[in-house]
Amino acid sequence: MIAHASQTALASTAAERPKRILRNFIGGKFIDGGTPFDIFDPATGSVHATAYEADRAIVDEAVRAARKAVEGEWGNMTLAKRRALLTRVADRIEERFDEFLEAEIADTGKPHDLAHHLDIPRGAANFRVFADAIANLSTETFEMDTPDGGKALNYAVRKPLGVVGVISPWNLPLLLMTWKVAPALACGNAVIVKPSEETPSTTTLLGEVMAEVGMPDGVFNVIHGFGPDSAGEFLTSHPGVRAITFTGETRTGSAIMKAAAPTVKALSFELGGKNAAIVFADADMDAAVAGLARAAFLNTGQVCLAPERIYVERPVLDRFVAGMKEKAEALLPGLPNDPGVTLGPVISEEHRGKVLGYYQLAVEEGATVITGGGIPDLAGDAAGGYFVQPTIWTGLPHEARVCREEIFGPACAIIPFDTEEEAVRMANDSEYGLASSIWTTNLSRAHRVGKAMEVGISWVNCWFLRDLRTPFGGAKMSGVGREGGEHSINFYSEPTNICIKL
Ligand SMILES: NC(=O)C1=CN([C@@H]2O[C@H](COP(=O)(O)OP(=O)(O)OC[C@H]3O[C@@H](n4cnc5c(N)ncnc54)[C@H](O)[C@@H]3O)[C@@H](O)[C@H]2O)C=CC1
Ligand SMILES: O=C(O)/C=C/C=C(\O)C(=O)O
Repeated sequence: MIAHASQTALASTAAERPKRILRNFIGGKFIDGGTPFDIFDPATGSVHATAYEADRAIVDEAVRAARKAVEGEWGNMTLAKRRALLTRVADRIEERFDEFLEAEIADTGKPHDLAHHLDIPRGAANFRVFADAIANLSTETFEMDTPDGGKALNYAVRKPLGVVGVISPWNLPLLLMTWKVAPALACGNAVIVKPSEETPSTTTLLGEVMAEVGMPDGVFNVIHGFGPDSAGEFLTSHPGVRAITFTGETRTGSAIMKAAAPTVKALSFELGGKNAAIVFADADMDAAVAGLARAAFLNTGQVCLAPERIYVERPVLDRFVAGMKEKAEALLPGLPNDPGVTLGPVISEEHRGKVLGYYQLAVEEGATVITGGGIPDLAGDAAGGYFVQPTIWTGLPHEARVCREEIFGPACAIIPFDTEEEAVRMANDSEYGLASSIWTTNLSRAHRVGKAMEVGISWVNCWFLRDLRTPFGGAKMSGVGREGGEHSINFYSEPTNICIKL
């Protein structure tokens, strides 16, 4: 196979904008091979890149390269040197900030300001946080009495798992991929990343960064492609891969679990949600409106933590609905780099069809459409983009499908309640359990309701406030396990207990 130093080599094409070429990155090099497929810019609907789908032989090669890294220089590297390399990756993401920004925006169409303040900085922060986390860990020690009246000492040593498969989604591509890659590398594993087929650019760019900072060959590998019968499935079923970490849809998690079962891999899943927010009448109403409008519409609602069901205590319902309507209508859809744009497209034509299907269903289920419900009227290049209007419904019964199924778009149903017990019961009445957001000025209630939520993370008077040391993941069908701080380290490593007879 031919190796390339850079993935940013540009194809000569007839289009006015040169296309980015995204090759598979294996053993420290971009390699030829694979079947080309188009990557679309969702803000315009045009093709902006070509990626190469990895076949089974390419995935095998990636696993061999990763294994070699774990058994070689990387596996024997001092912790200090490993940490220095991770820090250097963070530095280099910051030095190449504009390139990461441009690549993320091209793949997702998200507003420049959002990618600038959230996605790219978190990409760098993930490496810094886990370079630190790995330095400050202890393991357990137990002294025991032995049957002969003597003593034995038990202590655990932490070891990497080996080769870890990372399957990442399209909504926060760099952020969510590095959230898994950084702790996996901090623990001394080698990774093979299969980014979403819709957003492969920043992962590929990270391959360049890994080579630039001197990461040993094979520590970080990228394979492109799809899920079933493609790179995703070849990776999740591969006997040489010891663990799979995945963020995405619950049904996909289930398929991955099946594929991983015959080789009994460790699994960490962050899956779908149908998150509830609860607004009590004693809440700071301006803060609740501002906080939940941001929560419902940030990233065009394509955040797994976004509240799609908002329960509001009846006396403040009208005021809350009016406030949310005003915020939704103040959002400006358009091209990512146009001044003042605050709402991007959804990721694909197919996903827009899904979101619009729910807009239609809401009406059939009896919703009053407070605002939105369709496609915004946009001119110029944005007319070809996959935009939808931010949408708010009232009048839907809590049991409606629109209130139970994950939409993953800029839409929420607002439902009144009369008692705390009723609000908690409705919020918990879901097969999902990822996140909740509770708004109240009553401290006792904040603690009580925060704890009563059947979720992985319960925010009070805030949303998506992230301390990267804390446990992060989902309850019920929203996930398996927790990542974050020590929880990530525990997943990406395994202890060997050593028992010494004294
Ligand atoms: N962060 C989240 O919670 C996300 C949730 N979603 C939800 O999922 C829905 C479908 O979106 P998709 O992009 O299709 O999400 P998905 O969950 O199918 O895809 C996420 C990743 O999994 C891979 N994948 C899919 N099937 C696989 C398989 N059988 N084996 C191995 N890898 C596989 C994909 O190639 C991609 O890299 C969305 O409409 C949204 O509701 C989508 C993306 C992110
Ligand atoms: O902050 C994080 O680590 C994750 C945020 C968002 C998601 O996990 C998601 O949208 O999938």
